[in-house]
Amino acid sequence: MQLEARNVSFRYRRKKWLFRDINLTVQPGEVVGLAGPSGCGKTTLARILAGYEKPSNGTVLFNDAPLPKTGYHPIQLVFQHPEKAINPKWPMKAVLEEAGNLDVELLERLGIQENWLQRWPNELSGGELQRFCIARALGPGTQFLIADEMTTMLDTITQAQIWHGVMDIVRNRNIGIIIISHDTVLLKRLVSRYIDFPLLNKDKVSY
Ligand SMILES: Nc1ncnc2c1ncn2[C@@H]1O[C@H](COP(=O)(O)OP(=O)(O)OP(=O)(O)O)[C@@H](O)[C@H]1O
Repeated sequence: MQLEARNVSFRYRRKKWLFRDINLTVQPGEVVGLAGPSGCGKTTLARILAGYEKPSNGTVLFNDAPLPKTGYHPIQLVFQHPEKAINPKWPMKAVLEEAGNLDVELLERLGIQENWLQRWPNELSGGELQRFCIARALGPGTQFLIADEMTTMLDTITQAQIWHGVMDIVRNRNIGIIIISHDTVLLKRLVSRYIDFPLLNKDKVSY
């Protein structure tokens, strides 16, 4: 059930190569940290791994096969701005129902209060909304989670609460996670393997 980027290269239209021949394998249950300067391509790689973007060259393999094109996507991405990820016209319960994910235990672990389910997105704080994005991304079919600056906009207490819940869930379900962050303290605390993105791009070795 591993996730693998094999010789993945990417360039935006008519621009120079953002990265070339990236080789990265993440195993189930592994906690990988990915860091690097702003603009080096971390988010782009995250989008490619989650199937939102096609690599210009190379392939992304899940369990040795191409990423599924239909059905529930086993690689889920949560990014920095929850307000951009949630339809403002849907109450929170509908947001979770659409993802087929109203697991009460999961909601509890993420600190989602039952009465929040009846609210609209604009009636929740950024941290509360982000908890829903994470819950939505952790449906039963999720095998890998990519957290792209997932808690960057939150205060330290909320960050700690969210990470405590998320790490508990991924550990229990043997979900592999890639954490993209500029926060080296956070990464040191959470990850079992740390990757410096510019080296990943430059060294042409497999990680
Ligand atoms: N849709 C797009 N079209 C053209 N260029 C883009 C597009 N999206 C991003 N870029 C450019 O690609 C480069 C990599 O962007 P990306 O968001 O992947 O970097 P990043 O490492 O995640 O940065 P940050 O740490 O600031 O989030 C940047 O120079 C950015 O301006």
